[in-house]
Amino acid sequence: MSCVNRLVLSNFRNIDAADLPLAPAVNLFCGANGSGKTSLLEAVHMLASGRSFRSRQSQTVIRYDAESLAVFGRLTSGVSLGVEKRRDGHGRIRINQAPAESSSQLAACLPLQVINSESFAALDGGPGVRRQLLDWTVFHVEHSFAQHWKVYQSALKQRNALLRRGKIDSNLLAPWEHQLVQSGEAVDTLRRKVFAQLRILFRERLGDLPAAVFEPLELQYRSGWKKDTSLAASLRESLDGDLTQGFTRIGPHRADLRFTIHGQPAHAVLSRGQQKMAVCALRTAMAATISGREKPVFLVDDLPSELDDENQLRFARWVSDCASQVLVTGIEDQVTARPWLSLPQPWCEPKMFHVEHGQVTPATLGAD
Ligand SMILES: Nc1ncnc2c1ncn2[C@@H]1O[C@H](COP(=O)(O)OP(=O)(O)OP(=O)(O)O)[C@@H](O)[C@H]1O
Repeated sequence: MSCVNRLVLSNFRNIDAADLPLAPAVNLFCGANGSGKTSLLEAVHMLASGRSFRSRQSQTVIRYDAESLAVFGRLTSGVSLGVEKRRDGHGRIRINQAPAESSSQLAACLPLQVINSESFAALDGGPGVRRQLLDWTVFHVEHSFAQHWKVYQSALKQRNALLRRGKIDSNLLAPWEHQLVQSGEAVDTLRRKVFAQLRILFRERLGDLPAAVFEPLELQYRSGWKKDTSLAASLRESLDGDLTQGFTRIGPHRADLRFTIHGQPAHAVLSRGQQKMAVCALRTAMAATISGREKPVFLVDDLPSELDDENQLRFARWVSDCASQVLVTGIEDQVTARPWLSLPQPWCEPKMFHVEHGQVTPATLGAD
């Protein structure tokens, strides 16, 4: 179980420098709009993935007058992570001071869950977002998944390149299709296995919510090709259409999770607050699914928005059951701290930081 016990950043958005000793359970960052609270969560996200959750271009994250940004984190596991981004687009990722090969190595050291205004996309966004959520869970539970997925994507790229040329030379297509089927079936098997567990844990959390609304909320997995047909047969069946379109229209790259209520998309039925609770149930169920191996750190941007007191408390309880640590932002100290105070130790002793114009300072709760 890892959490971040020291977070150091420089030239990260409006924060020129910060060196923060974090608490093992709850850390609260409070301050006015634009003070830099979300930037702190963004920095932890960069440490765990090599990228921001707000911007694809790291240049926008580097402090205006600086040439580079750096984030460093020491984990309770003893591992240290470092990410540096330069304005010219270059950067460095280090794990225990040694260069890392890929950002997925960061993700393996520091599993992370983010809940912010973007999280609603799990319900109302495209299938890609939901596929990523499922794959995050599978990646952390089944270590062979990453390799099968990589092989699948490379075979898919080759098949699509042949389709775009409009040639069906079966000798050319066959080796890639063979690889596609082998790796694709493996990806699907692992997804199904992990999904079964995820669905149970998701429904368990829904059981804490008003039954009239949440009892009929269904979560289903769609493999990305015709039910009860093998991937090989489905690929054969779709070849003519694939050739016309110039890409592979079926397969695990089209997998999806469906949230429905009485057959309707959940986002079309649930209120905004109910949607947020469904997303929180899903995110904490994902964390609980992997928690036999690792417990993730939760980053929660502005918990109170859309949630009443009772739901904030439910969420805090779910998090305390499955997370190693949580970093929460809020405007007001008391409101931000309230959901955590009735939980068992150590969750009921949040560490408070005040954020003001990019300056982050430890504060005492109740000493406003
Ligand atoms: N590259 C940058 N260099 C310097 N300042 C930046 C840069 N990018 C954004 N900013 C500023 O840094 C601040 C970042 O604020 P952040 O989004 O972290 O605020 P917040 O405290 O979460 O606010 P809110 O409560 O409104 O969500 C903003 O004031 C923004 O204008």
